[in-house]
Amino acid sequence: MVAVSSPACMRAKKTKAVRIPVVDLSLDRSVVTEQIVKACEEYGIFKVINHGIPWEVTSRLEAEGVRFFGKPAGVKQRAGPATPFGYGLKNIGLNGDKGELEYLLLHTNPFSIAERSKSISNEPQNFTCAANDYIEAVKELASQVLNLVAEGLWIPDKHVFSRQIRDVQSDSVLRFNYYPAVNNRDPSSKACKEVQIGFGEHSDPQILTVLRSNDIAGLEICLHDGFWIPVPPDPTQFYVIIGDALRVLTNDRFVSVRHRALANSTRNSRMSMMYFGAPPLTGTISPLPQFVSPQKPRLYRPFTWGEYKKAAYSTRLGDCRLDLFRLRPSDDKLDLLS
Ligand SMILES: C=C1C[C@]23C[C@@]1(O)CC[C@H]2[C@@]12CC[C@H](O)[C@@](C)(C(=O)O1)[C@H]2[C@@H]3C(=O)O
Ligand SMILES: O=C(O)CCC(=O)C(=O)O
Ligand SMILES: [Fe+2]
Repeated sequence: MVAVSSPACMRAKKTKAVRIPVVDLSLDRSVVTEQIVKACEEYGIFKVINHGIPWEVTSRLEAEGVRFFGKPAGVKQRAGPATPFGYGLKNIGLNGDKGELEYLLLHTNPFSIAERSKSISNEPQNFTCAANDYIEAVKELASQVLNLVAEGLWIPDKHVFSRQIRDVQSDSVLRFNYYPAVNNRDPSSKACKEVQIGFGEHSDPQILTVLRSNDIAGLEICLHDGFWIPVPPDPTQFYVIIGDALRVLTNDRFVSVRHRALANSTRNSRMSMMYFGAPPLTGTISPLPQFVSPQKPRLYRPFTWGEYKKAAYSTRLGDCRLDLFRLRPSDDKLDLLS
């Protein structure tokens, strides 16, 4: 059994309206860098507009996703089970987490995409091409954002974060989540009264996530006060979510925001597409020297992305995995002496 804490949000039910930061990438660079850093410190999520990703790139992959999830159950199952890659239904990860969703989890390596596409599509070349084009586009966007982050933090090496996700060995993944519409015409039905958890509360383990969904609501974030804040859907734009790895690299200056997805829509199914930008398995995650001082001691021991991924897959979705790598004050004194 792993010793990890259970977060306050898990118990919170309250919802409140808060405006999620919006960053316009066409504005002056100094304005953009400042806005991004502030959003990463206070929210751990922001929307990017004027991102430069052609609509055609997004809509082509969306059409592939809609086509796949529209297939009969038996056909979809040929792309599964998700262990962890492939098609999954209701089971999230390997440790018994459940959610009201179907999904496709794919490694972004082009060889892996080409291989997987054979069980996903009747025209695998079309799926492969749409997925590779989308991955390239969102990787570019993620790299651009990470370079702006480095600039906003006055780090001399502007590519210190983006280099990790651009590496050919990067362990980045692409995920489609599909939340079927709820049929609750009976007002006394359970589904009508309760929030249905599509994807339970968690923080993303990677450096950063680029999320896009159709126009159905469902994503919520949880800030320190325990309130759930709905994230309005915007099919033409992207949300950037800070992951645990970037939180560690900044020694907790940035928040890796806890979030979840509800599956309560009666109007239509919700589909989201996420790119999770990760380092290579051997990539080191350790607070950068810029963020460590006698006033702000190092909060984590160095570890590799491979180690963190292993920890992620041996914990439950809602667990605070970073606890396993956090230094105690006594460790910190030892660290200063060494
Ligand atoms: C329950 C789990 C699913 C997950 C691996 C884990 O053991 C804990 C982290 C989960 C998560 C959340 C963000 C991403 O969706 C994901 C792909 C990831 O890297 O970490 C999932 C994992 C998964 O679904 O395989
Ligand atoms: O589907 C969504 O909108 C969010 C899902 C999510 O947070 C995840 O897959 O990590
Ligand atoms: Fe997530």
